[in-house]
Amino acid sequence: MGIDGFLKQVLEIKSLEVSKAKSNIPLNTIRREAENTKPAASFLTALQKSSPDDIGIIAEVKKASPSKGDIRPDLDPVLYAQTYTMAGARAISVLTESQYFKGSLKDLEAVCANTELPVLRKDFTIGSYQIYEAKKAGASSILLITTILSKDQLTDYIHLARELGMEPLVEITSEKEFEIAYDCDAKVVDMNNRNLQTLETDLNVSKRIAAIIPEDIIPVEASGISCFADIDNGLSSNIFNFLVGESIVKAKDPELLIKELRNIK
Ligand SMILES: O=C(O)c1ccccc1NCC(=O)[C@H](O)[C@H](O)COP(=O)(O)O
Repeated sequence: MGIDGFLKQVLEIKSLEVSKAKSNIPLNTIRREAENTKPAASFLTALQKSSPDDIGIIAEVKKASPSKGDIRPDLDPVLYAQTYTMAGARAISVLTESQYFKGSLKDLEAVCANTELPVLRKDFTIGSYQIYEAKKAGASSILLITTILSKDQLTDYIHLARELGMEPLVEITSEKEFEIAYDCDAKVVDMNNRNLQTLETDLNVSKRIAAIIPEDIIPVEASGISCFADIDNGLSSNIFNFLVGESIVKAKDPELLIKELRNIK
């Protein structure tokens, strides 16, 4: 499937944003700063702990989205991160894309500075510059989307992230993309239930892909999860880590919802 519609637009905007960022802080400078940033909590170790008795929730700081528009545009990322930490989330995901998700690198830096949990930079990564930015901000992981990268890019970015001490989360939307991610040396894959072209979610996507995931890979189910029944459905496919955004951010009591998703009575 080619890249068009929403993805095409977001990648054009991203490319301009990265060029602008490079003209403020050159690549060599940000690389040196990233290399001098102290190690953050391990994303891989955190996710490896998860099991049916200790469900891993990666709780997302999500102000808005292309599919839903504004969700909570004024949310305080640090307050939410503190709530997620208290609720026993396994990790925190912070959207840094500004145009459609109203996120920023500032949100990422603020969250990283205020939690002991591993933090994922969720964005449309198109080059090494953004990987250095994430490390400099204190992140433990970055999102790499198989659909938008060549095999060479995916391999290079996975290894660069690892060299910087971050285990990347590699997003896939089909069995074919899983084979690509596996060949490129991914260890943690995010099976996205949301179709990036139509923006529709279907929880069967993860169930289907999970059937071919070998034991040496950690699968994460992402998108469209709103209650324990959705989690239970994933558990039956040997998925123990779940990335949840909108339903937590919109919940009256995000701490309670995270505990419900973790099946904590
Ligand atoms: O959320 C969207 O509408 C979206 C559209 C296109 C690309 C990515 C998108 N979201 C980023 C995410 O990966 C989700 O925020 C994450 O999986 C959580 O999903 P949800 O629990 O459904 O908010």
